[in-house]
Amino acid sequence: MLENPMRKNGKFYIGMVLNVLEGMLSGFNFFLLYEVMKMLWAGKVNFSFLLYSALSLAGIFVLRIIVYGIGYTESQIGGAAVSNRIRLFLGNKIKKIPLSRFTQGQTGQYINIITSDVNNYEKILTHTVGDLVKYIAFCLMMIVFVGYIWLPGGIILACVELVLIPFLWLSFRVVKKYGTEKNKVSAEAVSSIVEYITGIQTFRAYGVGGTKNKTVTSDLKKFSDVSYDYEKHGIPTNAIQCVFLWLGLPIMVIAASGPLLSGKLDPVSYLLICMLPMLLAKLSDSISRGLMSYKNLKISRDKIIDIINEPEEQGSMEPLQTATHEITFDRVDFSYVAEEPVLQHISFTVSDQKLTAIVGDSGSGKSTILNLISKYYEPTGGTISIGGKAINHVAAERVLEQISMVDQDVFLFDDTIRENIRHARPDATNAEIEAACKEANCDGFIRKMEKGYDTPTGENGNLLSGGERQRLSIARAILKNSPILLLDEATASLDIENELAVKEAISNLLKAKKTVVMIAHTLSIVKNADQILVVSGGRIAEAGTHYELLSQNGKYAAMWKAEQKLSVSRL
Ligand SMILES: Nc1ncnc2c1ncn2[C@@H]1O[C@H](COP(=O)(O)OP(=O)(O)OP(=O)(O)O)[C@@H](O)[C@H]1O
Repeated sequence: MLENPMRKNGKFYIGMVLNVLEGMLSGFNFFLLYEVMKMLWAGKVNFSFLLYSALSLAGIFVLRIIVYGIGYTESQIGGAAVSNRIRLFLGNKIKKIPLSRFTQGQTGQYINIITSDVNNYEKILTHTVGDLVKYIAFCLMMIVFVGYIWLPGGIILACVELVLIPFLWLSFRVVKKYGTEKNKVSAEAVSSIVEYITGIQTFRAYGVGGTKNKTVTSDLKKFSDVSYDYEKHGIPTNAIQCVFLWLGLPIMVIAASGPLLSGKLDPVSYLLICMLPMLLAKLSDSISRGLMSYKNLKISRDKIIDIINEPEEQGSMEPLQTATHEITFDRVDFSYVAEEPVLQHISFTVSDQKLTAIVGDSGSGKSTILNLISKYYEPTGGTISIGGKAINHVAAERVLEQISMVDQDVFLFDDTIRENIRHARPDATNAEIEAACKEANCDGFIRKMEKGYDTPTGENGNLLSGGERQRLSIARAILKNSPILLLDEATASLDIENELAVKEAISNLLKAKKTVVMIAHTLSIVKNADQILVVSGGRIAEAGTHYELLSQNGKYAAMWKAEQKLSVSRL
């Protein structure tokens, strides 16, 4: 069983014990001061007594500093170690969460939890809990001290402290309602900011930056509104609680006056026990705020626990070893959103080491087929097999080991070109990387760059053109050399030079004997495919070779004629 990442460590508990000790030492000062004041009042003070008292106070002070220093350091180190373990755990966990969970809204949640909520939880461990136990210990010492001087006084102070309970209960309700809402709205705001920043180029290009900016502004406004509501509903409870805590002072003045007048209490004791409720009220206020922020930060803790408990991708981690790599869809159904089927009862076979092309209207479900083969999503019905083995019980990681994917969205890390390609096969040598790049038609443009293969690609490859990025992704596929190749051909949006370079790279890629599934956006490229699947409305409308489909005179033939007409009219 995996270790619980939220588990606190020894350093954290040592830090807590030392915090309690520091609180008690602070309270101990009063016992000493009390003795000094009594001696002063009795006129028995002499130099050696004052020196002894001053040294004792200084000793307690030094001890407090030492305890504070060690306690602070231990709880900081202990708390930071726990949050570090949580961060590593979450980083690992994210890898195992099914990809279908990464919708845009969910992505904001994950970012919020991994960054802000983990920081908040770290704050609980390193500051909030430590301060709380220290204040509580100090507070208890003061009550004990007053009780030591005059027992009924101690009981009065303890009763005043009990007043905190109903107010804390009310405050916790506010925190639960508005704190949870605040956390949710914050995640939504993060989602829209992420979308705004990642899409900034597109927004600017289409002049919709202002509109999108309005969405972000509105989400941020929602956040500030809920923060305002949170404060607004918390203030009355806090204010009334404060009044009750301060009532300890007049109650004590009146209650202790009887014993003072009857001589049961001396004036020094009377003065001290009348002054301490003021300090206790301030301290109780800090405890109440500390408890509220603890409760608030616990929302972050619960969010982290939610991710820890998220179901992980299921499936065997046994390597997927099959003699052949034909891919079979047997009555496969799929929908991204319940009740909105995208693929319906699809059945087909992609033969081993043959090229199958998928064509069809936009939105007909072509990319979805590739997503299911890669196990980015699980079918809602039917079976997908590779080499005769059903993959529904095989871990996505194991299936993806057999697949290279070249699609329209090439993701590049903010690293050098060489390292970006090496991700396809981490143990590849530099010579192998360069050979793959030659095949993928990118060696030429890479060598022309100032630092060649060591040139940084910029964040998400934004220093490269679309065609260059596509060729790098083809180089990755060549380097990975896996038995299955999934290809989303998209050369239409490229300039003529890049289009030719990418097409040549693709034909080099197809030279090796592999099971290839290629989405084709132009039909001329699939004329020689071993099989063409025509997808329409989430079903396979037609299947066959180019000539078989032309002779059927159906959808494919119509698409072919339309494309031919278009290319003639362009001439
Ligand atoms: N992540 C998603 N969530 C919800 N619906 C989706 C998602 N991805 C795709 N769809 C929907 O599923 C349907 C099929 O999409 P798919 O991307 O498979 O089509 P396609 O044939 O590849 O289109 P294109 O040729 O334009 O890329 C479309 O209606 C699309 O809106």
